[in-house]
Amino acid sequence: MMTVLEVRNLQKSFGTIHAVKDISFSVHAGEVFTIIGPNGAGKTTTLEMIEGLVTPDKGEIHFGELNWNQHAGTIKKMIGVQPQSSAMFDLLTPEENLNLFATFYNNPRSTEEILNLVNLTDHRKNQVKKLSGGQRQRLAIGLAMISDPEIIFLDEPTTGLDPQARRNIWDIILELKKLGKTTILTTHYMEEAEKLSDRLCIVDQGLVVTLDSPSALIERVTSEREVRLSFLDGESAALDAQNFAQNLDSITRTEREESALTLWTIKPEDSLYDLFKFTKDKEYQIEQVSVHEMSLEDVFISFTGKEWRD
Ligand SMILES: Nc1ncnc2c1ncn2[C@@H]1O[C@H](COP(=O)(O)OP(=O)(O)OP(=O)(O)O)[C@@H](O)[C@H]1O
Repeated sequence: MMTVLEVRNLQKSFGTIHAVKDISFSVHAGEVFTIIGPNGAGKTTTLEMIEGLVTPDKGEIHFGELNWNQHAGTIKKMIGVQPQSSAMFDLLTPEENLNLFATFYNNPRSTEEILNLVNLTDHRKNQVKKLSGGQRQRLAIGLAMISDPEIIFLDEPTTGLDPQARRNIWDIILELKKLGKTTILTTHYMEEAEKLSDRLCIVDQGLVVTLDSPSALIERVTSEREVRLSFLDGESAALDAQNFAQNLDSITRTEREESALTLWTIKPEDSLYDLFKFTKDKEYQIEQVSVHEMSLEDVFISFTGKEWRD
């Protein structure tokens, strides 16, 4: 696996605020790497140091063999940064904005191709000020892509968007991955991080809490799954099934409330197979069954002892 970016012991204070206390990680070529954390965790400051916009107090940033002190020009050509929406020209159209940004670079991608990538072909001739929040955000990603960079930085590209607009942005990020680009993303939406990231780095109060793939993080916190069953035959059937389940090796614990039974299992497939066989033999009717996957929110709570809030 090729490392395209390595960040070591980054620190940044603003007066008495330690925005970034000690952050280290490396990013692999072609991955979606997500920095996630609550408000004020230091995500934007970290990103801005990597992008060369903010000078770190301490620490190192390496793009392969390159660093900001000696190779700023080369690094600028390698990276694409999604501008804040204020950096776009409101009275121009998406097409005109892209054409303009394209003139800043030697080998830009074509405006046509970018409009298509960010799904704005139909709105190419509308003034930016008339676009929706989601469309503007897609244009911002397009502007980051126009120079055809290897590494793309997206700082909270979906904040404030409605669910459909957020999903449209997710599609673009997955498209970038197909193009072989490396994407470094910040978000405070756990669901988004879980869906998009190859690896994610949870930060809190300027420190890395943990870093791994979403599934490995979830796995690390718990190997259990929660299975819920409810019975049409009422409480006695649920009690009977509970007694049966308690004796299965795969089940770690059970809880019952009237005709609803909750089981925690380390092997959901085995447990469900055994349970369905049991209920079929007994001719019990199951009303509902669901398997609850542990989420990244459970991971955050487990590592920090704090509740997760978007
Ligand atoms: N230029 C600045 N001057 C003073 N304080 C700053 C500056 N930039 C950031 N901070 C402070 O540093 C801390 C970290 O901010 P940062 O924007 O990096 O967090 P974040 O994780 O991106 O949060 P959010 O999700 O709210 O954007 C916050 O307490 C913030 O108020």
